[in-house]
Amino acid sequence: MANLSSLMDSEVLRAYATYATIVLLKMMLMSVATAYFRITKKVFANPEDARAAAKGGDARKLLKTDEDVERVRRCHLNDIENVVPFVAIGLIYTLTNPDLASALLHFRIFTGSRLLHTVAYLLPLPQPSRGLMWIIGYFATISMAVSILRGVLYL
Ligand SMILES: N[C@@H](CCC(=O)N[C@@H](CS)C(=O)NCC(=O)O)C(=O)O
Repeated sequence: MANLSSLMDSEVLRAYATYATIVLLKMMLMSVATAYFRITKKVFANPEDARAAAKGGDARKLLKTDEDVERVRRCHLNDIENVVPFVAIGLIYTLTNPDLASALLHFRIFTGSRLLHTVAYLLPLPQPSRGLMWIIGYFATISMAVSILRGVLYL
């Protein structure tokens, strides 16, 4: 059975592992950003969190929504909607042994577009900047899916 280190001799798999890890870490960073805004703006979703932050004061005042927190949460949700399909479809695509240049192009376009999508969402930049970044990343994943189906279609 092939061990992991020999699997990683494949340059396409190494490229996939690199870019998948970057976008997953970027997605995980959105949790930290949400926590940062919650703590600095004292905005909580759970009574026990509000009570801990209120330190004996009126916890009910801290149970509210805030536009900055909600914006980061929407950005995080959008990452989940897009990064999870990229990671799944990207892995299958990698297993179809595409050429390195095409694979790198897909991975880089997706990763770049998601980083810029976050910038556009959090600043925020005027539309259509965010919409454009979203659609570019979306079609990078669709393009890998089409390539998989063209190569291995077995109904
Ligand atoms: N779930 C998304 C589906 C469409 C989408 O992802 N649109 C992009 C470009 S406009 C986006 O950034 N949507 C904002 C969001 O998901 O919060 C939505 O509700 O908007």
